[in-house]
Amino acid sequence: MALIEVRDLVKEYVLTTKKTGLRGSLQSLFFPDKRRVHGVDGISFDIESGEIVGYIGPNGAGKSTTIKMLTGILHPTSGTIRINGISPQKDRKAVVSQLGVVFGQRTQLYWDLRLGESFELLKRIYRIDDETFRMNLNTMADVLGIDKLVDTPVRQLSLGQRMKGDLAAAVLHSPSILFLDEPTIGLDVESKHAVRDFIREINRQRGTTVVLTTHDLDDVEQLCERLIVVSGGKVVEDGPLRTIVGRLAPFRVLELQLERAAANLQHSKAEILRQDGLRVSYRFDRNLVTAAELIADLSQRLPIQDLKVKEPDIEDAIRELYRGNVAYG
Ligand SMILES: Nc1ncnc2c1ncn2[C@@H]1O[C@H](COP(=O)(O)OP(=O)(O)OP(=O)(O)O)[C@@H](O)[C@H]1O
Repeated sequence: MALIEVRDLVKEYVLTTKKTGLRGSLQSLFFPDKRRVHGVDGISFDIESGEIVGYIGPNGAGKSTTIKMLTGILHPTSGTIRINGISPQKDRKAVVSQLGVVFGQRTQLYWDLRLGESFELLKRIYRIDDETFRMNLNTMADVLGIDKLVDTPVRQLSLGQRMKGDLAAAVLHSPSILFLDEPTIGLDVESKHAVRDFIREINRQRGTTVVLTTHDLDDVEQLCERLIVVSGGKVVEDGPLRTIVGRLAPFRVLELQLERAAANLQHSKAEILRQDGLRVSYRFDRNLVTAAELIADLSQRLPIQDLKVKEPDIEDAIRELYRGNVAYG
């Protein structure tokens, strides 16, 4: 049994469109114009304990809707969810005790309290025992430097400090799963690093499973071995990050620095992207020729001084996916 099991999950939203004018308003009152929108349209996946999974997709893909159903905030129209074998809809309390949730756009801290007082309040709400609480605060002092912030009122924290506070608050009850929705949104480079270090550490030290929703592709590249990509309420990709990127963006670039000008720069299996004096870049499909073959061929006739091979660009691959330029079988 996987830690998180999602089967054929559907969420329909019912939208009521209002007509204009007095006559329209009256009509809408008695005969509302209802339209159904699929927020999530038949999603299935399994997540194993200890994974860090990027749950990504373009705006309106259905990411937040899924996370809200997984955390028991929303009821699915149909389909099933099991978290450690338990349905969040049937036994929300049992599931919530195993989850930590952070929504980057909102905070669960209390504006009028100091950060440390906010933690104390959460301790009581979640009934966290003294030892677990102390142990977790100590860990968060090491990983996030939270000890320096506990005396500051939450409203005075910078965005980056507040996010550190939110992350610490989310793990005070030692959850086995963390749902993070845009945890790096709006943060400066240093705070983004701190958030990413935290995610790596909590996963490494405690085996916490992390489901990460983000539009920041650096988050994806640095943290996620596996991606679940959703679009239009459906899963369009599910697999290792490198496999997905390799398949969608098979092109690599070989950059050569030549010692002196050479006559025949062409290669039958590579395209010359740029030539700038003694620098030449080739684009090649790694399914047609390997970097080693290309270098071996070219070095027979070109005076190569230095070279660099650039890996496929994750951003290109993800952009293609979001644009819907990829056909799904
Ligand atoms: N409360 C709601 N009422 C009606 N429609 C909704 C509601 N919430 C979401 N939707 C619709 O459901 C679809 C999925 O929205 P959702 O917020 O889950 O997407 P998302 O992938 O999280 O997007 P974003 O990256 O912009 O946060 C969208 O078409 C959205 O307009």
